[in-house]
Amino acid sequence: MDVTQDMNAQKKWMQLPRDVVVGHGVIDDVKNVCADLKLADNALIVTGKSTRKIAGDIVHDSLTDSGQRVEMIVSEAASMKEVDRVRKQALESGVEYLLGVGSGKSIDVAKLAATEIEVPFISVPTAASHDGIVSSRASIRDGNKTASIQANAPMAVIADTDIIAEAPYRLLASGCGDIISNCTAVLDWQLATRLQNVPFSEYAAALSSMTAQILIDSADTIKPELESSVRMVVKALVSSGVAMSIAGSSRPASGSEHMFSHALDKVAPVPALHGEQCGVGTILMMYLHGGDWKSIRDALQVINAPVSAEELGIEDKYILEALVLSHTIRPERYTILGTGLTPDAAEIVARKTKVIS
Ligand SMILES: NC(=O)C1=CN([C@@H]2O[C@H](COP(=O)(O)OP(=O)(O)OC[C@H]3O[C@@H](n4cnc5c(N)ncnc54)[C@H](O)[C@@H]3O)[C@@H](O)[C@H]2O)C=CC1
Ligand SMILES: O=C(CO)COP(=O)(O)O
Ligand SMILES: [Zn+2]
Repeated sequence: MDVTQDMNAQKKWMQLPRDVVVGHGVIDDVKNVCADLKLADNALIVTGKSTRKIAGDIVHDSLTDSGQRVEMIVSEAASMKEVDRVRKQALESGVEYLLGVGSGKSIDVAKLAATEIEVPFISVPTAASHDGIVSSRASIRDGNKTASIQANAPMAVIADTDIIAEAPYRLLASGCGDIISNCTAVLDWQLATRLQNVPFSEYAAALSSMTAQILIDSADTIKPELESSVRMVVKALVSSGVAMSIAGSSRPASGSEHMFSHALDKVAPVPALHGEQCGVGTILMMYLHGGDWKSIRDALQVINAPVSAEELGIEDKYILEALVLSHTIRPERYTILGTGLTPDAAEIVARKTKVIS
């Protein structure tokens, strides 16, 4: 390797949000954040049908009152078709920036559309259901496949704890499952580094593990309708997002437990929430790692997040099918699943961890 190649190998480009505003009533700060980012006019808000009433209209009116031209588009599905629709409207109107106001789907659609037309994107989550509210990844369905696509990180994240505390508690508990899943994601990453010398970031891994551990240690403080709980979870989601930005991939926050969740999304007739499935996946994968799966299960139970097939609302047979399928989801990402579980091994791990009974 010559010197130039060696220097290029060392190059690191991390994209992080510039403004992260978390707290009671901070939805009213959207206009201030825009002023800080010098986004003065011509916004497009992507929101959901119900989240429009919860937050979309507030953001629209507040930006309009501050003298901006603002358009709004209601989008219910995180699909390529929706990304195209948003991109088209944004280009026709010559918008300066996009805002995703709502849950995971609205944020992903706005994030990817903004990336494609190279304009800034602001994330205004109404729920803390997973770390996609902060990260540079967008999960988008194309036909019958869902792809996790690299996008630009939000320029700003504005998380109003008052609004998020009013969201169904299930969404917050799901966010906790997504954070706790960092435990096995990092173990998988370390394993892949030892076996395959994949690029590894000590800083990203340490931040990701520490974030999960803080939440596990504070599990008994996570309660419905408490803004302090929301604040704790949002801060953890921000940390997870930062860990992914440092790594330049979702490795610190997505390992075998996420592959299990992605597999469930494929096989279950009605999948549960992303973070709920990842939480149960973490119990299963921690067992395979020979780690302390019981403390993962305990923490999820204290939070009141699902720990079994029954609590996920998914039949046992789909859990077993997903377990056997998991290693095929992202073959380039080596994990504890190795070349896969046999059906009888899948049944043993699911029974031993009480995921099925
Ligand atoms: N970009 C990424 O890295 C990631 C993206 N995803 C994607 O995100 C999507 C799932 O996101 P979720 O937020 O879990 O679900 P979701 O976007 O389907 O929203 C769940 C429900 O919560 C409702 N909701 C949201 N805020 C509310 C509030 N304040 N009050 C009342 N109801 C409220 C929504 O209207 C919706 O019906 C999927 O498309 C998934 O693939 C999942 C994980 C990571
Ligand atoms: O959900 C994520 C991290 O929590 C993103 O991971 P994926 O790369 O598996 O979509
Ligand atoms: Zn996740």
